[in-house]
Amino acid sequence: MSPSSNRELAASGGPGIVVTGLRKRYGATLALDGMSFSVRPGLVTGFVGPNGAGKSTTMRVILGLDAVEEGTALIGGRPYLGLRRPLNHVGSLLDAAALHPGRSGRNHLLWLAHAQGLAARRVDEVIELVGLTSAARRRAGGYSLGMRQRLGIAAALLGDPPNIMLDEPFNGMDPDGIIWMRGFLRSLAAAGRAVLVSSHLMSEVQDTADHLVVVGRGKVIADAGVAELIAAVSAGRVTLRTTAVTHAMSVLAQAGATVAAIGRDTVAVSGLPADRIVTLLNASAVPFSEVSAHRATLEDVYLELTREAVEFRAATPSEVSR
Ligand SMILES: Nc1ncnc2c1ncn2[C@@H]1O[C@H](COP(=O)(O)OP(=O)(O)OP(=O)(O)O)[C@@H](O)[C@H]1O
Repeated sequence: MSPSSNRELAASGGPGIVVTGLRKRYGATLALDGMSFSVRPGLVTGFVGPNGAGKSTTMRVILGLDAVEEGTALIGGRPYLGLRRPLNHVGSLLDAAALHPGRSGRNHLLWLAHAQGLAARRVDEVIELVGLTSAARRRAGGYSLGMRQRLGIAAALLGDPPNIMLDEPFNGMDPDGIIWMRGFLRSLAAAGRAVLVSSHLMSEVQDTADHLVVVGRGKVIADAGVAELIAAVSAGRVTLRTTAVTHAMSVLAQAGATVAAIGRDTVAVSGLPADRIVTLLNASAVPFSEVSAHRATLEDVYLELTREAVEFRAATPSEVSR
């Protein structure tokens, strides 16, 4: 979203979460350096970036748990601390381990519901929603991390809020849990909620997020639809399959292409159109079985975008450029 549409959404006071120009220091560390983005209703927004990029700090600021030197974070047009019944506006899961180990999952939720003046009936509804019914009366201290994540999501849904914020919800989930989580997040967005999900792994938000806010060093690097980002990174790239990887790479690099081996018999090529690649390979008698437009994965998008933002990035030995 462009800064102007971000401002429009903030000014409208409407649904969603709008973060504008957050700046925050921890001692010498600039944790947030002008962080600005919006989380819109009806979409799952992936909030992705390397460790230390400022994701958790941003979420804490949105929830009024951390103060900032500059900037605003609004939920439905208001700061969190100005909300009269916050659980009815935003549900969050920041730390799935934050529960009383001796209490049952159900009692944990009853305690939260009571503190917020919510009906006990809602507790059994959210337990069922997250698939914890059979474990609800067991001690939460004995729950697996995946079950704790489900309990945390149940807590986030207690007030039936239009905005949901989850910090690393895939952590500790087994493959079945991850599939469940993806479907569940999608269903929350399909019901019109604004859903913000942080992760340091792009693969986790694949098939889940509609929109991505990619962050590095306390600010937004990219803020766009998933389809748009994949198309931008795919543009101009060609995938080549050949049994003569080294020979092909050398021929194409000499002709000005940027080439990278991405598998035993696969090379990613950019900087030359497909027909020119075919001509060059034929002229040098390099055997190949396929030359096709490359479709980037979300992982490619992420690497491309965060290339500058990660402090220490290992060199890729197979990368050869002109
Ligand atoms: N309480 C704190 N005291 C000092 N520094 C902090 C504190 N919390 C965060 N930081 C620093 O602020 C920066 C942003 O951290 P933050 O936890 O928000 O990043 P993150 O993107 O959530 O990372 P991760 O994926 O590792 O959780 C980091 O450099 C971190 O070390």
